Amino acid sequence: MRDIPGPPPQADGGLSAIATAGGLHTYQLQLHERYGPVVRFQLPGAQDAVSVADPVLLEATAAVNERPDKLFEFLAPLCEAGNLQTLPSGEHAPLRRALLTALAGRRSHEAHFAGFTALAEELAGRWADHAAKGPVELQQDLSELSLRMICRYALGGGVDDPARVVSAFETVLTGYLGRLYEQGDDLSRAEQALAYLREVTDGVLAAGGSDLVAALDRAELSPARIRDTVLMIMLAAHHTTGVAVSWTLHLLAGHPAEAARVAAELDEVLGDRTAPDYADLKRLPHLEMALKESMRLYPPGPYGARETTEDLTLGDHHVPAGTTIFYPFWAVHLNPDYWPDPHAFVPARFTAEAQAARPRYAFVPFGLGPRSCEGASLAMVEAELVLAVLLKRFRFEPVAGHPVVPVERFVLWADNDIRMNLTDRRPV
Ligand code: HEM
Repeated sequence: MRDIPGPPPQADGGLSAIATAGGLHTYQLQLHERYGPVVRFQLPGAQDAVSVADPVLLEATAAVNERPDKLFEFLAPLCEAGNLQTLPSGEHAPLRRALLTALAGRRSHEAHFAGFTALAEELAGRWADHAAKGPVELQQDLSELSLRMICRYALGGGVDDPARVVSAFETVLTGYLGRLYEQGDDLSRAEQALAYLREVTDGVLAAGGSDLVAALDRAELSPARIRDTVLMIMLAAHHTTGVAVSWTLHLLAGHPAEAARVAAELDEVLGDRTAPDYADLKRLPHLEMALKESMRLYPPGPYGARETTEDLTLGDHHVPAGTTIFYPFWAVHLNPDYWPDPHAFVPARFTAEAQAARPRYAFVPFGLGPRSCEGASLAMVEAELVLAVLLKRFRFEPVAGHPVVPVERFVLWADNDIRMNLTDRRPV
């Protein structure tokens, strides 16, 4: 470990270094620029973490199947039967299998596609009514839409007040995450919000008829673990997908030539239709490339972490068992060795040929290995559908004077949301 380069340890556990850099991401970029692709550094919850920003070196970590307890402790209060993020691999494996059965089946995506489309069109209708009155707020509305979708898709029920649920998750995460960063210790708002989320979860469970709950039952998970999983899926599915779509709309609005390419593709494939069929998604490569390029530049989940259970070799470095491996997904996406002019928005980086020419883990918006995102394929279907419906119908124009500033709050939000003025693309 001592041979791994990194800054000298600080008495405050690295907090001030992160703050001075302007946040964890900027700190990561600075560390890797200065010390190379493998860096030892301090992080709240991990005194001696090793960050790996090279996709080829990431290969050596891809089989690691444990997460460090301390780093994810802030999520423990959300679970009643053991923190789902840090379950030992033996307990995690049956849960992962059940989740993939319910979330990753193509047939199931196809079967729910009409329901997803109805929800996306309902939002488009509301935005059309609102457009004359002023700008819309993308992240708020799109996170609510994703929440509605996951509740109908996997959880068997609707959700009465999605705005309140989205805001309750926000309060819970900022409350408990703040504790990790020693900011504020009054958890009463977070506790109240969590109590409300548990009520909503119980309501969703009582509605019954959920493919996901059926799969969790078949895996013989305890009732408490099933409840925890439903809550965690509501959390994991809504704001991630909501911000992925929002960042894509933001980037396309700032790149009119790319937006025109996507709009022309939609006009050609959809004709007069307002939404794609499931099979149409394959015929929208420019839309998919724009989404991937947006998740490269603004990965909704910018970090991950693992704990090694055996010694590892990372390039020239020896990493002993028990080490926290930090995954700076965002910095990996900006690694100039694999992404020339890394900050530029260039969807053509994701043609099939260009993707095949890059190492597998150069693009990791859903993480990697046995703890990667179980909702990845579902998220792609949802995001592409929503983008297709919205970009077929509207032209998006950023609100002048409203800055769009990324802020790391569990997922990668834009501070104060992303505001857009909409105009109808359809002929009147
Ligand atoms: C664009 C949307 C999404 C993005 C970018 C995203 C990203 C991620 C990332 C980066 C992780 C951590 C992976 C790692 O540690 O290697 C993760 C975990 C997870 N995600 Fe997603 N996610 C998205 C949507 C969803 C959806 C729709 C669901 C469920 C329906 C979901 C369920 C989960 C679950 C359950 C985990 C925990 C994985 C585990 O510990 O086994 N995610 N996601």
